[in-house]
Amino acid sequence: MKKATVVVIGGGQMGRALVGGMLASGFAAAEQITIVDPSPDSRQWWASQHPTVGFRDRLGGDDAQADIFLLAVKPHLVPQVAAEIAGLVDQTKLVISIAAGVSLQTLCEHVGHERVIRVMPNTPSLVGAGASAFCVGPGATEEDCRWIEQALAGIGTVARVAESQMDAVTGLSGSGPAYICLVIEALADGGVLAGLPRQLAMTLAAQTVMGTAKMVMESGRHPGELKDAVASPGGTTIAALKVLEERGLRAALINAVETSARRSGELG
Ligand SMILES: NC(=O)C1=CN([C@@H]2O[C@H](COP(=O)(O)OP(=O)(O)OC[C@H]3O[C@@H](n4cnc5c(N)ncnc54)[C@H](O)[C@@H]3O)[C@@H](O)[C@H]2O)C=CC1
Ligand SMILES: O=C(O)[C@@H]1CCC=N1
Repeated sequence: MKKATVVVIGGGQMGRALVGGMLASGFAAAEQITIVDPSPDSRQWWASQHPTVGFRDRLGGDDAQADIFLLAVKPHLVPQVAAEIAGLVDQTKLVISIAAGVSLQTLCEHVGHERVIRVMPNTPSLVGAGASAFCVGPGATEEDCRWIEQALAGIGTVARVAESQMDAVTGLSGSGPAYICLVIEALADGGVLAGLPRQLAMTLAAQTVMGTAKMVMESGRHPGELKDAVASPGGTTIAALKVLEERGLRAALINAVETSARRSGELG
């Protein structure tokens, strides 16, 4: 289904990251994609950034020809949008949702069939460095699974998981870019406090986060071991690590992931 046509319903932050990533990776061409979004701001963004991608204010008869419907609206809008799709097409169409917390069962109920897939992507998909997980409904075919796996593999890492793990994925990698941006911003603030110009501080902070993540992934070594390699006896790093332990950074991050995961369950 590599050349499948896709209607993306909701062209906001995540719709932009996913479609932008799929176009940049070459997985999809602009003419395979139509965005449906009632927002004038959204229309303007798509016209300026991806003028060759189709754009409509609302679902219409032409969209019934599409092979795949990808729901990228807020979770509370999923029932309404899924019902609109159900009124337009039959079971030959694959329906994919990226909405946090919305279960496969809820999707099936509103779309009227079981050929559905639930995905939790994240915003770094836009730059080909996403982390996504997906689970599939009982009516999804092997070809559907291959399509979503290839689409997501082109924009980062992808894992197929049990639906019971989707809230945890949301708490970790779905929400995670926000935690890391907060860390980068705070590290840069620390650099400014210590006397660096803002732009240099931001570059050093972001590169340090990216380089460390790359080292963890490519070396296969435990992060604790890599941390130990930075901390010289009696040196600067161990003094700073003591502050982070005293202020509870580990517990704060663990609680953040757990709280986001719980909230994902509530949204459903
Ligand atoms: N932002 C993120 O990092 C992530 C978001 N998600 C999920 O993606 C979904 C979308 O989130 P965002 O992109 O952040 O929200 P957003 O608010 O940026 O985008 C939603 C878009 O839907 C449009 N919209 C509203 N009603 C519509 C309708 N009836 N038909 C078509 N479009 C409509 C809005 O105009 C807006 O452009 C949510 O369900 C969220 O849980 C999942 C993973 C990460
Ligand atoms: O904040 C949210 O609800 C969405 C889901 C994961 C990331 N953003």
